Amino acid sequence: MKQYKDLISTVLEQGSWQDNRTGIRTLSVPGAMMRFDMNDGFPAVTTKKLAFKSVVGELCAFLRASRSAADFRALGCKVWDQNANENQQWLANPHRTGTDDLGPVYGVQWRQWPGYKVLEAAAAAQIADAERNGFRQVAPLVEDGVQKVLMYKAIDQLRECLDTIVNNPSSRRILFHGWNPAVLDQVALPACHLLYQFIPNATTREISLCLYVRSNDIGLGTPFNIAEGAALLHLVARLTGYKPRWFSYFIGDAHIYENHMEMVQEQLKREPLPLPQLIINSRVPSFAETGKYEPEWLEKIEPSDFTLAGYQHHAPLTAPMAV
Ligand SMILES: Nc1nc(=O)c2c([nH]1)NC[C@@H]1CN(c3ccc(C(=O)N[C@@H](CCC(=O)O)C(=O)O)cc3)CN21
Ligand SMILES: O=c1ccn([C@H]2C[C@H](O)[C@@H](COP(=O)(O)O)O2)c(=O)[nH]1
Repeated sequence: MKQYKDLISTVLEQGSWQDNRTGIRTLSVPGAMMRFDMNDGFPAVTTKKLAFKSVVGELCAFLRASRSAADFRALGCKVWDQNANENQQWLANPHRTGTDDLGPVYGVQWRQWPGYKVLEAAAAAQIADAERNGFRQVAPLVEDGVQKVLMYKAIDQLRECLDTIVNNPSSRRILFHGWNPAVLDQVALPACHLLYQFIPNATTREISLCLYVRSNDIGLGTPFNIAEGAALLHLVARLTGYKPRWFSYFIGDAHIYENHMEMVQEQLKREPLPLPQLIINSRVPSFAETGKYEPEWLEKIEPSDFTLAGYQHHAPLTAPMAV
């Protein structure tokens, strides 16, 4: 994970101090990128200990469209507790349904993006086409004196990505989005990792992932988000019959919080260690071996189905999370 050390160095050398909503200043760089070749091993940081169980717990919670920090905890991930229960602005938000609620965060958008259409009531062919695509009529309405119908569908963006990887791998439109402008006022934290694009190559049978993260906490969030994206790439590859290859990771606001300086500087003194391998339990079917497409494993997979083999790391380091 030389890439992670290089990112830290870039921000320390080129960053400028910035204020933000948390009250803890950051040293920030606008725009950064890292690329990982899965053939080199699984991109777990080695210059400190990665909380891998927590990473795969979070991933499973996202895959199940969870919106409660209690569900994340039940899967072994505690990192959402403070966002759910300690942020004053969120505690005062009328959309918060109670203790541990996060609102319709990541997984809800990945698996159940609320999709609406307003069509003219007279446009029978358009309404029928929408119904064939899974939309249903929810209410009549009048707009500018014209009779219309409101239609709704919860869009499973991730499932549609897998379907397209299997049925139309040359598509350059295989992506899912976490940034839903219609719900930004209803969530504990607007999505940070928000655009996932899969790029399968039907000739080499390799699949790659490009991920865009709008705002990234390099001390705590980045190692977590890299491992999570890479684990998702491995899972999608298994379920669609591909071999995971490139993982390109793009950051908008790349920042180090001022109370994380010691944690990152200590890592610059440490030599990166050889990367581990990610093992996904053989009970999770490989499409390449069975020839049977079983995307329901997106929901069925458990955190214990993911293990890191040969993970060597330096001593753990931690620091407070800005809420
Ligand atoms: N300020 C901030 N930074 C983040 O990275 C972040 C948020 N907020 N809010 C939501 C999620 C939660 N994520 C987090 C939060 C905390 C850790 C963290 O503290 N990690 C510890 C150990 C965690 C554990 O043992 O479960 C670490 O030392 O890596 C990691 C990712 C990423 N996100
Ligand atoms: O997956 C995540 C979630 C959050 N973060 C970090 C990035 C920022 O430091 C904060 C979010 O604050 P905003 O003011 O909404 O940008 O959390 C992360 O790195 N990874």
